[in-house]
Amino acid sequence: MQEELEKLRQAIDGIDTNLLNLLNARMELALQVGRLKADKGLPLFHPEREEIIFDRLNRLNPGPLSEYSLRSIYREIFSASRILQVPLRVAFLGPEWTYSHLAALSFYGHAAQYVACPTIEDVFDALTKGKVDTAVIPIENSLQGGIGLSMDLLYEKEVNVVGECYLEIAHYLCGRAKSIDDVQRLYAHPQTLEQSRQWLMEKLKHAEQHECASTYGAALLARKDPAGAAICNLYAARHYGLPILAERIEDHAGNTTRFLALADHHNPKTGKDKTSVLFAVADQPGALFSALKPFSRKAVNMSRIESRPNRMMRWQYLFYVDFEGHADDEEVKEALAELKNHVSFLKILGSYPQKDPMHPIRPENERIRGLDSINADAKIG
Ligand SMILES: O=C(O)C(=O)C[C@]1(C(=O)O)C=C[C@@H](O)C=C1
Repeated sequence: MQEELEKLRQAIDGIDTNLLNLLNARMELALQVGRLKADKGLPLFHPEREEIIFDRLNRLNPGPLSEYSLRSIYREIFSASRILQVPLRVAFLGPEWTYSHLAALSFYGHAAQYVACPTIEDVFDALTKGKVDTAVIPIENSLQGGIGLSMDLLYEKEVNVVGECYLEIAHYLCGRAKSIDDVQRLYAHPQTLEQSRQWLMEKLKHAEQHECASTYGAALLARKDPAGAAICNLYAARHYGLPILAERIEDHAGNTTRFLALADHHNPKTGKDKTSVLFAVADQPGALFSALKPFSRKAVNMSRIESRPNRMMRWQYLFYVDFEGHADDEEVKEALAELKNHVSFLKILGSYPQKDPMHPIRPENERIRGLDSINADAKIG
């Protein structure tokens, strides 16, 4: 048995040496691509190229490596090659270990410089003022709908949407109490309380609820209170050294938030893209119907439509529409040209690789740097 194990491990060592050499050869090429792009002043991050590489490998993959693992490995390979070219700076709605942070990590991997911003406005400002290369914002939740402020700022600021991702929202009750029964005070963000309401009614009716401005604030209060608990995600719980008292306390399985990556460049086509636009229509009968007709006539599949009051013009509405296809696809170009004739305002927010909402990223399955080294008990204090 020992001999067989030794032999298998030697074979693994040999493969690892090859992998290391191949990875370095790949990094050398990425460095050369980076130099070429720098000479031409081209953007560093090419999600469409990354998607094409991944799709090709996924089709070739004979297994047993899963698609999920292949994607995680390649996310980090791209991240490592980008940081060799020039470290990518990424703004997100902080603090660290929020869902926005997890979404940003899932877009750009660990080898990027992350900038935690206190508000969504600051995230946009960091990008428009050139302090970062890209920014990640939450845009909609499967239960609660569109995130109004993000939608308003997409209208007001000059940014392009360059990517989307869906992240599963999973809530954990964590704290220093010995059991749920010993929890006297519960700290949580109002949205989190709302998403776990039923579970809390059944299991934690006895605890006083304290609303906090952020999950970070909730975790800090729970850390100081031996009879307190906070609701947060698994990574925040581990990061702030809070033992888990109950797992997955959200009322609805499959609660998912969609995030967008923003930058100042446009993405070329990948063959499986989505485009986001927003427009305003005249206040007259059939105006919205006429605006949407070109999509139906050109068989362009719409995946979302949502309206928001226009903050600049009282009692006027903006319509946010997502549809399948790239702004450079012929039928999309034609639909957009027709749409222009029926709207009083049109903004093309961007085309980007389309992700499957039914297969969101599950943060529990992601390995996030530094987590394993955190000893939950050691950090309490
Ligand atoms: O093809 C490029 O433009 C590269 O910079 C190389 C590479 C890669 O590692 O394959 C790295 C970063 C880009 O986002 C896409 C691909």
